[in-house]
Amino acid sequence: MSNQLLPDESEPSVFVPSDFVAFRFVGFELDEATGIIDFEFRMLGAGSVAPVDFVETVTLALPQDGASGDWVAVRPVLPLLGAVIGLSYYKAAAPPRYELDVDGVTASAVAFLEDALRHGLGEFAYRAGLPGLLDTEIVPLRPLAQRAEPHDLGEERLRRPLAPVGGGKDSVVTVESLKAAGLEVTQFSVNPNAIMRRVAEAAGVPFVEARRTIDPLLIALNSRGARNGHVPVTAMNSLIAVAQARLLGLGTVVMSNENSAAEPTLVWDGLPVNHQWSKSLEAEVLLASAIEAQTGIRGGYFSLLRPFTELRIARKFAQTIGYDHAIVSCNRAFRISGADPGWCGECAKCQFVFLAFSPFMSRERLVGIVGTNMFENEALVEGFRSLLGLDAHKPWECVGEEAESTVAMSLAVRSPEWRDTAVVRRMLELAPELAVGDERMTGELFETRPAPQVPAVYEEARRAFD
Ligand SMILES: CC(=O)N[C@H]1[C@@H](OP(=O)(O)OP(=O)(O)OC[C@H]2O[C@@H](n3ccc(=O)[nH]c3=O)[C@H](O)[C@@H]2O)O[C@H](CO)[C@@H](O)[C@@H]1O[C@H](C)C(=O)N[C@@H](C)C(=O)N[C@@H](CCC(=O)O)C(=O)O
Ligand SMILES: Nc1ncnc2c1ncn2[C@@H]1O[C@H](COP(=O)(O)OP(=O)(O)OP(=O)(O)O)[C@@H](O)[C@H]1O
Repeated sequence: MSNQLLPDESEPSVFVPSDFVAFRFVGFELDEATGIIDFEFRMLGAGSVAPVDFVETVTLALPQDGASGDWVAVRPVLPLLGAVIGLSYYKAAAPPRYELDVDGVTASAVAFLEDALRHGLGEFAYRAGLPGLLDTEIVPLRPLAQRAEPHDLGEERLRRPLAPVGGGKDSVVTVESLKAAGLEVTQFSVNPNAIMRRVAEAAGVPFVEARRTIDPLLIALNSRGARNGHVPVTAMNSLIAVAQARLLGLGTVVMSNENSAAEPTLVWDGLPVNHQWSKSLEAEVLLASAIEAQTGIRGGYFSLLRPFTELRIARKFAQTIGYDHAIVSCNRAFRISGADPGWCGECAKCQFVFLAFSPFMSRERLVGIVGTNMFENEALVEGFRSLLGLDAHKPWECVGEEAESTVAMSLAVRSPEWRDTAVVRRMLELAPELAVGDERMTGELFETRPAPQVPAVYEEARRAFD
C-alpha cells in the first residue's frame, strides 16, 4: 500500500453506512488564477459519530491567450455542479437526507438533483438492495435562488459549440457532423487519457482538457465498508463541460447521447432502472432546464444524436475515415487507474459495439478496430444472448436496445461476412427466427426519432447525418 492510502488519524478506519444520518454539500472555493474549484462535502454522523469530510477538485482549462476567462458566467453553474458530483460521496452511506448549504440553488436545480438521485443512482440502489434511497429528502438549508433572466446565446456563439469527447464512436460522429455543418468546434474531455487525446487529434480541431480529482478518502473508504456503485457520470461530465464552455466564452455544449439510452435495464417494483439514465432524453430535458434556470442561457445544452439509435450511429461511424485506429468504446479503458489501454474484447460494451458495427463493416475492418473477432469467441454466447434480451435483463452497461441487438444479429446470421462464425451459428440455433429478420423493426430502428427542438444551425448538423 502506498503512503497516500495509509489512513489519516482523522479518517475512520472502519466506515459503517448506518452510522450516518445526512449528507451535506457544504460549499465551494474557487481560484480564478489557476482554474481550480474545490467542492466540499460532509457526511454527518448520528450522536457522537464524527463527521467525514470530502473535497473533490475540478480544474477548468484557462483561456490560452492568457486572459482570465469569464468567471462571472461560470459561477451560477457551480452550485448545480457541486450538488451533482456530491452524489459520488453521498452514496458512501446513502443517508435519508441530502442537504444543500450553498447559495444560488434554484428550484430547477433541486428538481434535477432529486431525479439524478432517484434515477441516476437507481442502479446503485437496486444492486445494493436499498429501496429507501429512492425516498431520500433533498433539503436546501438556504433560501432558493430566483431563476436567472432567460436569454439566447446568440448566433456567433451558437456557431462555436463545445463537444465533449468520450473516446468512442458516438462523439466522433457528433464532431464530424458539426464540422460538416461548418461550425467551429472545440472538443473537450474530463480527465482525458491517451485514447481521448488520440481521437481528438484525429478530428483535427482544438481540444480542451479539464480535470476532476475524486477525494482519495472516498476510494480508501470503499475497502473500509463504504457503499459503492454506479453514479450518473454523464451528468457530472456535462456540467463540467457547461462550466468550461462558459469560462471560455464558447456556445452550446453538444453531447453525443443516443436515443437508445432511454431504454431501462430493468423494472424494479414498477420503477424503471437504467444504467445510462444520465444519457437519456429525460435527463437531457431536466438538465437543460436546470442549466437555463441557473444561468439564464437558453439552448446551452443538448445532444446532437438524440434522434438516432445506436445502429444508425454505427452506420454513420462506418462512413468516417481516419478514426479506426483511434476509437475505443470499451469502458474498462476509462478507469481512473488507466490500467486497460484498449478494447478488452470480452465485456458487454465491446460485444454490443462489435455487434452494432457488424452490418456496416467488413470482417477485416472490424477485427482491425477491436483487435479480435468476437464472433469467434464461443465463451461470449451468453453475453450476446443477454444483449438480445433472451436473458432476465440486458447487462448493466452502456448497450443499445434489445431490438437493435436482435436486428444486428439477424443481419449477421444472413451475412456472408459473419454467418459462418461460431457465435453467430450458435445464436441461430438458440433463436431460429433470426434467419427471417423483421423488416418493420429494422426500418423503425433507422428512422429519425422525436427529439427536443434545437437551433437551426444544429438541425443542419443533424441533417449532415444522412
Ligand atoms: C470506468 C468504469 O466503468 N468505472 C466504473 C467502475 O469503477 P471502477 O472501480 O472499476 O474504476 P474507476 O472508474 O476508476 O473508479 C474508481 C472508484 O471511484 C469512484 N468513483 C469514480 C467516478 C465517479 O464519478 N464517482 C465515483 O464515486 C467509485 O467508487 C469507483 O469504484 O465501477 C463503478 C461502480 O459501479 C462505476 O461507478 C464506475 O463508473 C465510472 C463512474 C464511469 O466513468 N463510468 C462510465 C464509463 C460509464 O458507465 N458511462 C456510461 C454513462 C452512464 C451514465 O448514466 O452517465 C456510458 O458510457 O453509457
Ligand atoms: N471523460 C469525458 N469527458 C467529457 N465527456 C465525456 C467523457 N466521457 C464521455 N463523455 C461524453 O458523455 C457522453 C456519453 O459517452 P459515451 O461513452 O456514450 O460516448 P462515446 O465515448 O463518444 O461513444 P461510445 O458509446 O462508443 O463509447 C458523450 O457525449 C461523450 O462525449
